Amino acid sequence: MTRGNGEPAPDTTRWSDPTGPVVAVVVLTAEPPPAHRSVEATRIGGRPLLDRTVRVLHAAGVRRVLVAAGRRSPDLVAGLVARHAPPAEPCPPPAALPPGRYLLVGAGAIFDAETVRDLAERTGVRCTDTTLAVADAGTAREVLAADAPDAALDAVAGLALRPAAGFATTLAGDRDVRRVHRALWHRYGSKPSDGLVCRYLNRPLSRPVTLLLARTGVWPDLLSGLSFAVAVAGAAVIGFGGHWWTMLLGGVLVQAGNALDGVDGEVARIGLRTSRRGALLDTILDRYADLAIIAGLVLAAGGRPVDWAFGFAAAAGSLLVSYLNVLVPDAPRRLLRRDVRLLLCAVAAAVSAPLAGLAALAVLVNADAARVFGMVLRRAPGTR
Ligand SMILES: Nc1ccn([C@@H]2O[C@H](COP(=O)(O)OP(=O)(O)OP(=O)(O)O)[C@@H](O)[C@H]2O)c(=O)n1
Ligand SMILES: O=P([O-])([O-])O[C@@H]1[C@@H](O)[C@H](O)[C@@H](O)[C@H](O)[C@@H]1O
Repeated sequence: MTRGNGEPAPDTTRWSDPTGPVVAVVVLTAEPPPAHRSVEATRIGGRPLLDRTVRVLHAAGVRRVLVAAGRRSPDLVAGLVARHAPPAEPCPPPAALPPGRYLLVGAGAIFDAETVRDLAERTGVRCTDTTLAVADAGTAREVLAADAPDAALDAVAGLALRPAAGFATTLAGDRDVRRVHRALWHRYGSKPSDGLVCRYLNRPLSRPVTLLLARTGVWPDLLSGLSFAVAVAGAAVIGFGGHWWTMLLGGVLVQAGNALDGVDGEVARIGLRTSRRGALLDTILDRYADLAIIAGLVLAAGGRPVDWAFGFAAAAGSLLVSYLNVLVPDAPRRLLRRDVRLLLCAVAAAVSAPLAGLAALAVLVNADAARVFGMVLRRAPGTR
């Protein structure tokens, strides 16, 4: 998994140490108190926690994942492991664990692959934050044979994680799910590439929606469609409304679509559901919505040739800026990303100044495209 964006990294690094490959053992908690859900029945990002744990361990390069349930029913483990796409197996009886190094993982541990890799680099180091511990077979046997293996694991975990070591926390019970989702949002909600409008306006607006939806396991592609629908509804209200208040409403809808544009990615990253197909769908729908909003402003301005001329320039420049963002991802100060462009359109609609908005957008996006093109031309030959 890559820091910051939550996407699984290609499974190229296999985690091993000089004594051989490390086997991870997920240690299920003791029987939960009556009226409480067991940790393994909890869903994080809409995905069963155990399923998430197994996926992250595999993404980190751990070859074998065993699930141990202490004195609880072996059928429970058999049922839990049977469902896993990245495979997990029931743990053999503690006495039968062969020599080697074991990564002991508390069932309530929520972490990313980077945390596991960091632990791997520092083999022998334990961490309390996530009840993850690297142990030899003797310690692993003792933990698994204990009456309450989760408490025994807590006792062997000793040192705290370094802050740079990836995401790690522990679900302290079934009432703790909200805190964990908030922590996951802080880790994976925003992206390093976020612009100012995205960071300080859109993400704070999308955060509560994401926290509400992430737990449901809703399909991120559906959320891409929702943000598209809201933006296009805004475009239609702007284009066909004909009153100052419809312009205001249209502006609000466009900005709502702008903020909702982040929800699909946030939900996908929190639930480990990012996909290339989703990223492509998001981009394609955004381009159609951008064009619809510009067409709405052209109609609102009166649809004269001058309105269409500025609309055409704004549309071409907007598409060009998005395209150049992909072609020249290292261009500094990407000021006119979609978050800024849509805010400009939303404000122009809200104050009933569609032509001024189109003209400003046309000048700004084309100037920005020219800036990036000029930057590439000035680069040394061979580095373009
Ligand atoms: N249906 C979707 C929508 C998004 N994503 C993921 O989320 C990312 C977009 O995240 P988001 O927070 O929406 O960022 P944006 O503001 O849309 O901008 P950008 O992709 O340029 O960072 C995509 O690249 C993709 O990895 C996804 O998997 N499935
Ligand atoms: O900001 P920009 O580069 O023009 O356009 C962006 C796309 O390239 C990106 O794929 C998508 O996820 C963003 O929501 C935004 O639409």
